[in-house]
Amino acid sequence: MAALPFTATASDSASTSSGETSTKKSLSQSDWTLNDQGCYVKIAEGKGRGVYASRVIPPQTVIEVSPVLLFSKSEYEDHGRHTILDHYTFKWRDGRMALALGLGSLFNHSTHPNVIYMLDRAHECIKYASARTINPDEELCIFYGHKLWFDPVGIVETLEPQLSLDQHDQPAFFDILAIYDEADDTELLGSSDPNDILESDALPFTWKKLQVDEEEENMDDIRTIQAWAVDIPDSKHIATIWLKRSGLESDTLAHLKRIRKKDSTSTLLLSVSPSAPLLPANVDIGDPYQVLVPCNPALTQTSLVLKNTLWPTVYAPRRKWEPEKWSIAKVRWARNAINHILRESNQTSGELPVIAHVPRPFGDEAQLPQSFTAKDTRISTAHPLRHATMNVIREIADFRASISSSDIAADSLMSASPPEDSREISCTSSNGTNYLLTGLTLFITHEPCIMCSMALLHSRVKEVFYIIPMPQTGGCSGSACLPALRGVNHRYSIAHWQPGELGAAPAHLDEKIDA
Ligand SMILES: C[S@@+](CC[C@H](N)C(=O)[O-])C[C@H]1O[C@@H](n2cnc3c(N)ncnc32)[C@H](O)[C@@H]1O
Repeated sequence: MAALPFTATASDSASTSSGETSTKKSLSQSDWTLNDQGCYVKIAEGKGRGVYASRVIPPQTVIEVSPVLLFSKSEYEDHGRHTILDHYTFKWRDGRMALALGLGSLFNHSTHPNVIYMLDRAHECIKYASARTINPDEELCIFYGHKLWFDPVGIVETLEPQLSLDQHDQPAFFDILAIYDEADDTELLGSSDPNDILESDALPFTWKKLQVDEEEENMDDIRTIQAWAVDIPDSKHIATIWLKRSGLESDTLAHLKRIRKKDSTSTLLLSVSPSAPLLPANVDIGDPYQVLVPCNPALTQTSLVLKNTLWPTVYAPRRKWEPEKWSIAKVRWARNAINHILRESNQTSGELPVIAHVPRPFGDEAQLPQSFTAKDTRISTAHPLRHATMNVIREIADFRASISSSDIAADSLMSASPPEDSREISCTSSNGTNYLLTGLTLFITHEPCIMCSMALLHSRVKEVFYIIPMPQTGGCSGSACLPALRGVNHRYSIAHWQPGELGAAPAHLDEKIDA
């Protein structure tokens, strides 16, 4: 205590916690600092003490590591919460209450924090890091959550009429925005081998079961689409490179065999394009014509027999949209994505706090060269369709469009002069890549609305993870479940990230607002 340039008495502490300035000696900026990053403490007007930077702190710099003092739940209930500690402690994840030592308890609150923090349960400490560049003499603030026990000053309250309180939260504590590190993961997941597969009840999210009656075991139930086909009198044409790469609207037709043989005629499936595909003039075949083909693979043997009468169909008893097994490494990948949207939703000044994020796919990074994140911009653009999901899909579309035109030309279904060289074929699109989100996962703070859920379906997204359900407007099980609708030609998996996994959820939206 003697080394500190001020004297803190019990009464001093009580008054500063309510925002008054009452320390005995000067706490104004001086040439001393309190930690390695050069932070110092001074009075922040109307807030009591605050932590300040004495020099530039680059983004993602660890500013402070504060050990915590832990109180059992009963000890805290019986004693702590009746004292000044109630202004400083917060919920540790196992129900205990924690007091950060060092500078950790002196960061004031802001809705636009420049500091984020991570709970390190293994080492019983909290790490504080800069969220962006912090300038000399700038106050360092964290985000306490949405339920404050004091009147905040210095807060630019942005348009947040959509905020509502989470009734499950306890008032008067920091609603910590927990960002877990690996040690935490290991403890949570009970294993350190990243390849271990987790049981479904050990996952930090729950899959929504799609209520789909998909058996299609009566001819009347089989859903069909019109596709273009062409009869090939001479089977040698089938071997030509050009015909091999035709009919590549593959995600729509991938569940069907390419060739149907009936009597002596072979028929080649081409596409589901609105107009007849162009056939090369130099190949001696007839005109394309339309046939009705099944929309989906056969899930049962009965359905297979029926569907084969229309067109030879793939037998795929496992539903395509059923979730896969998840390893610890994959859960870490997902948790990183969740942490990312949580952080970003904290920085949505003036916009609805909805963030959508499509990371590079786990184990198949080559499929997407970078990840994409978008926020909701309907307030700033005064455009009602600029939802976060629509924005992220659009970003990916723009990115794909920016890929070299030669690749696109190579991918076109019916090029006027088909390549004869197999090296050219190697750069054509692989199965399903004509769609924007094939094989990709969307992480989003709030359950997407019906419009966005449909856009995700059209984009052929693989799975959607959301944190906050939107029971009145959600299209992923809230008010409707788009991928479970009869008649849609794609389904995706839906998972709800368990709120208990998070120290704090992102800001709630009014349930009537589309996310
Ligand atoms: C964890 S303490 C932060 C350090 C505190 N300022 C001090 O001097 O000890 C939390 C208290 O700081 C004050 N505080 C934090 N952020 C504030 C803000 N934006 N506006 C007003 N008071 C704030 C409140 O009195 C709150 O109870």
